[in-house]
Amino acid sequence: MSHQVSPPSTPNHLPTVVKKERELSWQVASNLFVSFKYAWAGISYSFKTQRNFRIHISVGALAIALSVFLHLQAIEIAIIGITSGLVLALELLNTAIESLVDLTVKQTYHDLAKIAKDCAAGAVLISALVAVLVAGILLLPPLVILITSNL
Ligand SMILES: Nc1ncnc2c1ncn2[C@@H]1O[C@H](COP(=O)(O)OP(=O)(O)OP(=O)(O)O)[C@@H](O)[C@H]1O
Repeated sequence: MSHQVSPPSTPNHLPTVVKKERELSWQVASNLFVSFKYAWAGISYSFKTQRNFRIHISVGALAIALSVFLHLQAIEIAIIGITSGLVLALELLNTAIESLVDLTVKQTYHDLAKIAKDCAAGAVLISALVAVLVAGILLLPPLVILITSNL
């Protein structure tokens, strides 16, 4: 007796699936300029509502300004910029996950909601600790030299 086997999915099926998934979106950005506008709206929302985001922007800007003031090498300034940017990007993702969790479970307690929010917050914390470590390693030695040479 022979069994009929359904054909494996081919790359031809992919565009249909992708198209259907995008159809679930309430609105799709029509062009690159509009995409930037929505991205800026997300950054602006986080800045207005998330105290931690404002703190991270301030600390990151301070670290970059200090590294320029202390005449660090370009590669060192770039490393401080990358680590600071990573913290901000993860803070935005944390805000996105918080919103999705709140949208899904509203004001009810759920263990999975707690895991999602706690892990997202943990990711921000790890990136912030790494940024502080990197900034400390690169900024402290020239800062100490500057301070001691002026005593
Ligand atoms: N629906 C929920 N179910 C279970 N636990 C929740 C839920 N909502 C929040 N929590 C718990 O409360 C904590 C704080 O929630 P909140 O929404 O303020 O997230 P947060 O990451 O601390 O926010 P922020 O990054 O702004 O400080 C979460 O980390 C989680 O442990």
